[in-house]
Amino acid sequence: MSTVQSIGWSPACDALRILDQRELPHACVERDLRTVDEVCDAIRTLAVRGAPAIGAAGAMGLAAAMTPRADEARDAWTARLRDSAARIRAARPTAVNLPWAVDRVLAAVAAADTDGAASAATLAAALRDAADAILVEDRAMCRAIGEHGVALLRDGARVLTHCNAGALATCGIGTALAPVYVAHERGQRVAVWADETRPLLQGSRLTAWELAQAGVPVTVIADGMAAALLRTGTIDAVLVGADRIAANGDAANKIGTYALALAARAHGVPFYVLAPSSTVDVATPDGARIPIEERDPDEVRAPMGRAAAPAGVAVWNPAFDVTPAHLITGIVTESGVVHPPYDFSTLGAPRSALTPSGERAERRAPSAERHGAQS
Ligand SMILES: CSC[C@@H](O)[C@@H](O)C(=O)COP(=O)(O)O
Repeated sequence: MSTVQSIGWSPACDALRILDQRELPHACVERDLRTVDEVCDAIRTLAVRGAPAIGAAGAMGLAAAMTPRADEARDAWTARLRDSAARIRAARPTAVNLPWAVDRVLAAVAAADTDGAASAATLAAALRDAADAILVEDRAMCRAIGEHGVALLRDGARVLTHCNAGALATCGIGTALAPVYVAHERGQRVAVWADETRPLLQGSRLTAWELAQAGVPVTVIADGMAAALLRTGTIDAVLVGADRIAANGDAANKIGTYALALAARAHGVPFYVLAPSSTVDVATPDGARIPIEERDPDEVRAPMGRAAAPAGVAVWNPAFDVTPAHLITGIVTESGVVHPPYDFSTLGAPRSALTPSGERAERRAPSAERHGAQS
């Protein structure tokens, strides 16, 4: 089985290469990002999106942008690093993976500066290696989530999902869609229903596209149809991703997820959140403290650039909502499945690169990374 790959290094390893998700499903357009402006713009405009992918893109984009300039002194480089990291870190507010990834590569730079006099080239190399480790580890975490999550699916399972928490949203085979891909790979029958996901249609544009590419049966529904579908008894499980999971298990995800969780509970359908431990934010005690991004009203007034409401009509456009922990049947991370009441200190090795068998993920040099299909 092969799934699409959303981000990687350019062949010369001097740029972050992304598959531009604004263009899907009409066209597969790759873009190379080399500057902080380009990286921030790609994250803000959802050219690259999905919590794990924007974390990796932030770290890798920072590394690409921080290639030392000719004659750039160490102090000038470190000042530029501070400013660039702060800008990328703040490009979108809800997914904790973004500040997590930026802070992690900054810590690697600090660790490489043992005597406080390391050259810009040495520090830039440490930055690039740390960014590459996030890419490689995220791939392993997705695979581990898939291996744990597939145990929740019977042969012939029918899954409902929201937004896109697949390969396009991560560096690997996704989070919510990872068990689907693992089941498909094993020859287990599985079918997916995808909410179209207003207003930016990540479900119909992206989830349906990547599942079709992989040969997984997929049916698109408008968001308002989900409760009726659940009532028919067609769906065995709802699987969704998350942008930030608070310490008590409340989970922020694409707007509409909360309504889906309520409908799933009303109809007795299990509702799982699947995410790497880099999405768990133990410093945020509950969902009420998760910052929710509000986006341009024109995304609702004129989706895809075509008027769907009177010009200037008032709009509320939060990009995410919070599903309370009590509506979540279980949370699947790379360490396994946990159930309420949630205690993430029992996750084992959070934020590690452990595979289900406990081995460390294989590390590859940045130059070995290529953009393209992965298997
Ligand atoms: C594995 S991705 C999990 C979430 O990031 C995903 O479900 C989601 O809500 C993405 O929102 P988006 O605004 O498209 O970045």
